[in-house]
Amino acid sequence: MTRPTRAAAHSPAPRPDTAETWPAPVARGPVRGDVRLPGSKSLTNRHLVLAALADGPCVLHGVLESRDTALMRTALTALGARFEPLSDGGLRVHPMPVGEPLAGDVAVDCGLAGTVMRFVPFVAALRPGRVRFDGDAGARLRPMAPVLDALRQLGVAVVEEGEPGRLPFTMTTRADAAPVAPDGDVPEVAVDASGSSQFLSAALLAAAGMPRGLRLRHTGEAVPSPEHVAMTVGVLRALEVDVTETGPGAWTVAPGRVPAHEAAVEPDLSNAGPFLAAAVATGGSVTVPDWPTRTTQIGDRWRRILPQFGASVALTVDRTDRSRGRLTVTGAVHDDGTPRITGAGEIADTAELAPTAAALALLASGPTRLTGIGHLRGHETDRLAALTAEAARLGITVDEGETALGFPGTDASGPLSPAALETYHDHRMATFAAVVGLRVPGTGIVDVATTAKTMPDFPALWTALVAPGDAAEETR
Ligand SMILES: O=C(O)C1=C[C@@H](OP(=O)(O)O)[C@@H](O)[C@H](O)C1
Ligand SMILES: C=C(OP(=O)(O)O)C(=O)O
Repeated sequence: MTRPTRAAAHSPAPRPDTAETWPAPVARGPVRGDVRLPGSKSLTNRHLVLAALADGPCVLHGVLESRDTALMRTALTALGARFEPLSDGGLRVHPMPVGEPLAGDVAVDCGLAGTVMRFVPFVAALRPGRVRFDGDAGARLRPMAPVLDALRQLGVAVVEEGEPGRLPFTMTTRADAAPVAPDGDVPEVAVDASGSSQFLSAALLAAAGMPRGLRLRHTGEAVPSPEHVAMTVGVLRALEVDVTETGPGAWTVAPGRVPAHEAAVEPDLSNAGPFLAAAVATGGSVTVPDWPTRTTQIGDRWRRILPQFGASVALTVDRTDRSRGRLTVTGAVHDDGTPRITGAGEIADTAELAPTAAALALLASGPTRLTGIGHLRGHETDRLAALTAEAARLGITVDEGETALGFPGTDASGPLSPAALETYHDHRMATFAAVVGLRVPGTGIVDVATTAKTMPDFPALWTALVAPGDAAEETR
């Protein structure tokens, strides 16, 4: 059987007939305003999993409604959890019957969600039965081998239907498999998480439902996006799950179900990126309210990244609730008031923030190098190839290395030329294009609806912030 390859998936042409091209709003001057962001995808999907594993009903506030979180809810429903929307906007979660056999075979659609394809198989292993996993065409290209290896180490049978170590696959958990059997030693799993931090987060989250707990060890090179593992450990601990880091890359999760709880999801600080970048790109000023003063979200790094492009950043802590504040980013301007975006030099390990940083790097006057991002080749698309290809449409040659991207800066390359930018079913390629479009009239975004993966309201929120007159016209 012929399977799509990464190269084929990323070739810039042909364009899909069905995907419409959205004219990216152009900033007519400095962008100014407040943007209230929906909940974090990463925190929402962790909380949905942990509420589904709890020992009683839970209530979640601020959950994100998006494609990735809908897929997670559908998957957990198929595994026996129940979700009940509350009149105040909260979500009551009735947990799944952990340990009880499934009533019949289950099919899980992962879409293109890394959190679904990596987290849910471990959750499925908590109920004896058979579960098949598949997803979008692009999902079949994303690495899954460490998940499948780990399941096998736990005594779960896994049959791949296509390429080894990829979706689709079917897993069969017997009643005597380690994740469900109450007796025996503490199960041990070794995972090579050098391709994605999600392999570790997945095992840690489900361990909270394992009757004997789990010992987990990372083997292999450095874990990319370690912030996301810290987020997992942070959420588990906040919910009273006993997780101990027993050494570098090694954790023990003690047995014991997650207690029934109530929890609130923080706003999505990664998706704050394009909105804050709008201030940098236009010499304007953008504020995000409810910015958590202590957080495990990688998006908190915008506070350090954006000043590298010349912006200033201020977090004003709320006097009545010191756990949050208002984050304001103000872009630099030249003496004549036009935006001044300096090259950032080197920025390492930007992980999922890289596409937005790349948009600013294209608009900046001087050079920027994004390093330590090789694992982004296994994201929604090969983001290094995609960013290089879309920069080429804009007339800019990016220096694409295996794990880094080098941007020349407009002093060396000259200005960007408008183009209809491809998004490769990748929400962050769409928001990348939106940031570029602020300063390059004529930029189009093919399939802007792909932002629904983590932010269905992106086109409306973006238009309201950067071209408020147009937003008013649209609603008239
Ligand atoms: O656990 C999570 O919620 C995530 C982990 C990261 O994955 P990788 O470690 O594969 O980069 C991140 O990029 C992704 O957007 C979300
Ligand atoms: C890599 C990402 O998503 P996923 O959770 O699908 O891995 C992302 O949102 O940038």
